[in-house]
Amino acid sequence: MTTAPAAQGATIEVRDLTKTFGSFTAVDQLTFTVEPGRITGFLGPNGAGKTTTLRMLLGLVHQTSGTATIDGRAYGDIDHPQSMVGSALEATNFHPGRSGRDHLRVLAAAGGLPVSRVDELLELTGIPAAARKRAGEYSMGMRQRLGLAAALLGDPRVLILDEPSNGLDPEGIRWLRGFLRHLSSQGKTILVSSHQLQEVEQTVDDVVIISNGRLVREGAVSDLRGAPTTFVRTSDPAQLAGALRVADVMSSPGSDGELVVETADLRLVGDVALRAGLPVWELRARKHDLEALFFELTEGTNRNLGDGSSAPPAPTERDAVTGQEGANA
Ligand SMILES: Nc1ncnc2c1ncn2[C@@H]1O[C@H](COP(=O)(O)OP(=O)(O)OP(=O)(O)O)[C@@H](O)[C@H]1O
Repeated sequence: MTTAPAAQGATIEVRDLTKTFGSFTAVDQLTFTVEPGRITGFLGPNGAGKTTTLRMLLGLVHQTSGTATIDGRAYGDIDHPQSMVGSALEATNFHPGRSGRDHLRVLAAAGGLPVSRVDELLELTGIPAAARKRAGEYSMGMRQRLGLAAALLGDPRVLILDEPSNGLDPEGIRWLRGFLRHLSSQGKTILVSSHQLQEVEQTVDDVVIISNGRLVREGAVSDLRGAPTTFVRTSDPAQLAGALRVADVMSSPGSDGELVVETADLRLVGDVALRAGLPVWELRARKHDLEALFFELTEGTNRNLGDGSSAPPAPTERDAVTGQEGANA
């Protein structure tokens, strides 16, 4: 941002949050924290309860029980919500006949923000050329960028984005990654939902993974990846283990005679083996298969594809407190 000095982010706290629709529990005793200055991925398969959680956080849906706060307050109690939190939820609707610029102008006026902010945001989100075009003619990727521009109008401390890379091409995804990184380096709190860990793996610092409305994992992506590990196969694993220990590298016997070495440095392991006069029959780094881990954690829990017994009721009404979505202007 080129305007005021960057505001510090604010912590998002979700505590025992529950939402039921009739007898169906969409969000179940969910507890997690999102820290400022970090990008947090809010992950789970389709129907896991991500959007419902975000809608509760933004005061668009009443929770059945529990709390969801931003900087210690429920959304409805925040004094100047536009400068505290900006959001772009899925299925954000823009008036199709209104240009991108006019859409942002209306939101800026409603929020008492200077109109100069509109062109600044159009520029920042890479859609200045589309400013005069009717939003109804926007591609999905352009709509995403317009939604992001709307969310950022008030230079909020917290940014909540539902599936922001949907409809973006690879170049757009790369741009979004850099853009979010820039915003988080200013100290903003960024929460980004996705149903694919792989999609946000490179973007996020932390993850909150939910399944069936419940928390299954919370923490840094680096922790999910686990410690770096190398597998090596040789004629005398015990001798190689001893030689590695001398080089300050720990190892333990793995399956099928291989040695599991606590390093990602393949070259070091090869050099130690060479010095010990041992043949290297196989040497490979453990692949960090986050995609597999994600499936393992959330396996078979896409409730939208349920067998009928655990399927939710048809969402007849969205139970919205306000009909408004998008920038929360
Ligand atoms: N108003 C409603 N009435 C009944 N059921 C609802 C309502 N809103 C959501 N649900 C159900 O609650 C569950 C969670 O939905 P939600 O949209 O929060 O999931 P999600 O994780 O965002 O999924 P997706 O990745 O598909 O967007 C789904 O099974 C959904 O059908």
